[in-house]
Amino acid sequence: MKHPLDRAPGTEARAILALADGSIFPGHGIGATGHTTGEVVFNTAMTGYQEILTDPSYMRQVVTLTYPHIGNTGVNPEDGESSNGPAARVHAAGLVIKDLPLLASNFRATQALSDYLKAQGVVAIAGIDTRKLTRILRSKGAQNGAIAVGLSADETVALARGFEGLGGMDLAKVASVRERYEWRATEWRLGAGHGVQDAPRFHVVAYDFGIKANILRMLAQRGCRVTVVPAQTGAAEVLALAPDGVFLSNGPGDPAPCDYAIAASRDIIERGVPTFGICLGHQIMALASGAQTVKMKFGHHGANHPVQDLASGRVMITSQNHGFAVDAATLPANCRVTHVSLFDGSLQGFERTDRPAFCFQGHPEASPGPHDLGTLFDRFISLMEASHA
Ligand SMILES: NC(=O)CC[C@H](N)C(=O)O
Repeated sequence: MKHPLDRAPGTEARAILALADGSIFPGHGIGATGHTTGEVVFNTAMTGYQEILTDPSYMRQVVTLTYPHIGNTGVNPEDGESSNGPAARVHAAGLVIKDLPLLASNFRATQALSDYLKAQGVVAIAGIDTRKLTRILRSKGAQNGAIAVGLSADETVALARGFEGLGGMDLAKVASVRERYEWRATEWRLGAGHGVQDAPRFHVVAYDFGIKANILRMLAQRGCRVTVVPAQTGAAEVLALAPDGVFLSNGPGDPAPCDYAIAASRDIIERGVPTFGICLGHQIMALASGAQTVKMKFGHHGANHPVQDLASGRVMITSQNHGFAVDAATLPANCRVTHVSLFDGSLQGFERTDRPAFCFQGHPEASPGPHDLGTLFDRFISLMEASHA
C-alpha cells in the first residue's frame, strides 16, 4: 500500500527548464502538468521550502533551491506563509530542484511535496543540475525562464523570452488582500500550535503588499491587535483607524511603480506615526523618503546572509529574499543607515532621524531562517510605547 508521503519512482513526465539566454535543462515534472514562466532566482536556504513557496514575495518568480534534497520533510498545514486566503497557497511561479526523495519523513508532515505541488497547480521540475544553473544566474544575473511539461525545447525557450520581466512590474496590489481584516494569531509553539492575542496593548495597521503570516504572528505575540489593509488604502483611511503604529509589508515585484503605497507611507510617516517596514516595505519607505531603488544582478535569497548592525557592530545571520535594493547613495540627510550586507555591502536597513520610522531589507520574521533580528519587532513596540508616553 502506498503511504501518503511516498512517491512512486519512475512515474514523472519529462519536463524542460529553459532560460531566456537559450540554456536548456532537461528534467522531470514533479508538480502540475502544463507550463509556467517567471524570473528564475536561486535560494540557498537548506530547508524551509514550504515557507518559501507560500511567501507572496515570490510571485512571478521561479525558485531554484540550491540545496540538493528538497521534499524530505513533506509539507504540513501550519507552516504556510501566505496570510491572504489559505496559508498553504503557493505564490511562487514554479520550483526547480535537484532531487526529490522517494520518501518524506517528519512527524508534522501530512502530504508529500509533489502531491502538494500538483494540488496547488504549481509546475515544478526535478533532476536539474542546480549548481550549473546557479552559476549561470550568478554570472549573467537573474533571468526570465520557463518550465514546461510536454513542450519542445524551442517552445520552452520562446515561453521564457515571452515573460516581460519584473522590472517596472507592480505586483503589490495584485498580491494584496481585497478587504480589510483583523489578525490575532500568535507564534507557533511545539505542542501548543498557534495562540491567540486576546489582550492587545497596541493597535497596528499593516499594509498588505503580500504580507507573510509570520510577521503578523510576531506582532500579535508582542501584544498587537493587527488590522491588515489592502495595498491601495489611502493614508486618511489608515489614520482614521487611530493606529499606534503602521507596518509596511514585504511583497513581490518592483517597488518603484507602487505610487499609491509611496504616497500613503509618506503621509503617515510625516504625521509622526511609528512606522516599520520590511523588505518591499523598506523599499517603499526609502522611496517615500526621497531615495531611489535599483534592480540587483541576482538579488539575495537565502537563510544565512551576514548583516552588520552598525550601531553595535554585531553581525546577524539573516533570512533574505529580494531582487531590488535601495541605492544608499540616494538616501537623503534625514535617513541614517543602520544595517549593511556583509556579502556585497548593499543597504540593509535605515532609520529616519526626524520621525519614528525605520525599516529592514531582509526578513527579521524568519520563516524560514534564523531569528537573530527578531529584536527589530521589539524596537517597533518601543517606538509605539514612546509615542504614548
Ligand atoms: N521579500 C520582498 O518583500 C521582496 C521585495 C521586492 N519584491 C524585491 O524583490 O526586492
